[in-house]
Amino acid sequence: MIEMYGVSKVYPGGLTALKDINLKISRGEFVFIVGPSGAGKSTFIKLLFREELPTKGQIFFNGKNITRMRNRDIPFLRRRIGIVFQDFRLLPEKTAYENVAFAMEVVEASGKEIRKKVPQVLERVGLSHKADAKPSELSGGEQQRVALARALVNEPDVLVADEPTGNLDPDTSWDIMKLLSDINKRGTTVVVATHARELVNAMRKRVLQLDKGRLVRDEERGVYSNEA
Ligand SMILES: Nc1ncnc2c1ncn2[C@@H]1O[C@H](COP(=O)(O)OP(=O)(O)OP(=O)(O)O)[C@@H](O)[C@H]1O
Repeated sequence: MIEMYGVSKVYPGGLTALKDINLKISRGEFVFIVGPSGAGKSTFIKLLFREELPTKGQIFFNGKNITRMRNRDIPFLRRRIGIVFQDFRLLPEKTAYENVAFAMEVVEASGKEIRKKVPQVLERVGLSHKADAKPSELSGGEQQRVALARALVNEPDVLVADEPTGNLDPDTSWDIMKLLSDINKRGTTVVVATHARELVNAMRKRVLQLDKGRLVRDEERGVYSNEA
């Protein structure tokens, strides 16, 4: 589903954020991206949804070379990728329901589809009872559930999360990670960049470790770090 060949990213100013990354992520996988601050995790994620272009190398998504994609085709790529961030990025004046509905409005879904899908996806993230609450009336964990619902509502092929538990307490982080695991079990490919050592160690999923922009470990059923 995702393939990278010789991918490097050098930011203007000369900083090398990623260096010669080669990897494949198959449909249905659950993958953690780990590594110290500045290792290149966020850059990796930005390349996936073409927020950034690589300086070198090729990236394929569902067999399509997204580094060569025309600008007008980028919305189609982004429709196939659901994204959540550490800071939730909800629209503050809209309710939970409206935040999720908005993601369908921008892809021009019909009113009928929206009225059907939004309650379903809110139910799936366990938030039906908070549909009418605004982000300021929700806990951090609940806001992240809304963000997950928004990311899922257009049925993406892959869900990408950049530090999804970075602003949450340990218990809430667990709930969100379990939810990501459930989403994966129902068929969505999941890619999570994280610093959450305990969660990574407990879940035993594939771990890609970045260090100074290099892919230094790619391990099935891996742990956060192999160092003592
Ligand atoms: N737009 C940019 N312009 C210049 N340098 C950048 C830019 N974005 C990131 N960098 C640099 O690239 C390197 C990798 O950054 P990145 O955000 O990918 O790391 P990260 O692993 O996600 O870190 P963290 O865990 O702190 O979020 C860092 O040294 C960062 O300062």
